[in-house]
Amino acid sequence: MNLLDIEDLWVRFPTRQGVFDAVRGVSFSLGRERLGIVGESGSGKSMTGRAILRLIRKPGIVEANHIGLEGRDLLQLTEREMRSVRGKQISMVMQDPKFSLNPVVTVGEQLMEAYLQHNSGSKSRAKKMAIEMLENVSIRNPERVMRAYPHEVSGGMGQRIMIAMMLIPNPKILIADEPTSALDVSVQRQVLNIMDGLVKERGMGLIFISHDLNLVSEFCDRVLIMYAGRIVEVCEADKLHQAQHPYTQGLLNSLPRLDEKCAHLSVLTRDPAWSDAPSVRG
Ligand SMILES: Nc1ncnc2c1ncn2[C@@H]1O[C@H](COP(=O)(O)OP(=O)(O)OP(=O)(O)O)[C@@H](O)[C@H]1O
Repeated sequence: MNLLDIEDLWVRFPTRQGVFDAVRGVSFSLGRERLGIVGESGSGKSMTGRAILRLIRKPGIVEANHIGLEGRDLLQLTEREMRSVRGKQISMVMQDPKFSLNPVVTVGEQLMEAYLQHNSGSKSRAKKMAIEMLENVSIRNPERVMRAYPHEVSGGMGQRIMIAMMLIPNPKILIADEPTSALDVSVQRQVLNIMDGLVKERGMGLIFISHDLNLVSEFCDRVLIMYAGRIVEVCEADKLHQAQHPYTQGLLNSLPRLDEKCAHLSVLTRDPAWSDAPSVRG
């Protein structure tokens, strides 16, 4: 059984010029796999992730036939029921940790709270889990970081703390929105390994949102390519080089290659027909 089934998802924003559709009829399923969503800025990747958790701010509107989490339709849940889904069942790591950590509460208290909110257990158990998770995301001095306030840690460390916090409740699904963009390459690798381990060992489903096609093709099992709010192509990650859609081909051609001398990168030309074609099922 799939962990998540999304049927005909739309995210709409009323504007003065009329309604803007940021996500247009997207359908896909997620198993116990690493599913990448790639596309350029504004293609609707983040809105798709946020809509699953019903985190689109007003006046934005989310519509779908079905957002099924192991058979339960998330669109039918009350806001209270939805709060118990967020974190425990589905967690999301956002692009910028500054907006997700509470500035007036220490890192340690926030991590312990993330554990205690979804698990019964003592404070000392919560502390132990928090320290263990910080170590897992390669934070060398976890005891000291536990006592720090969010503004006292660097951007890269903030991102790792966020990832630790999202993984503490042991969610079934993790939606990671550009989770490693602020990290240097070696830490990026470590964080990807942690997420990889969770998919393989605990059977977690991962939605990995990124504009970095190279990274996604290396790290994910399957890739959805989004353009103008729609899925234009779905590929097995190791078969991306066989992609059929001209947009995917254009993205691949515009990647810099280390093994070839290249005077300039090709520029991606777009066909207006790409925006009108119906969304492909992922
Ligand atoms: N409140 C809003 N009102 C109107 N349009 C919005 C609003 N919020 C987002 N959008 C639009 O929705 C579209 C999709 O945004 P989204 O953040 O999903 O893109 P993205 O593919 O994740 O890009 P990025 O990689 O830059 O985050 C964008 O064109 C954006 O301008």
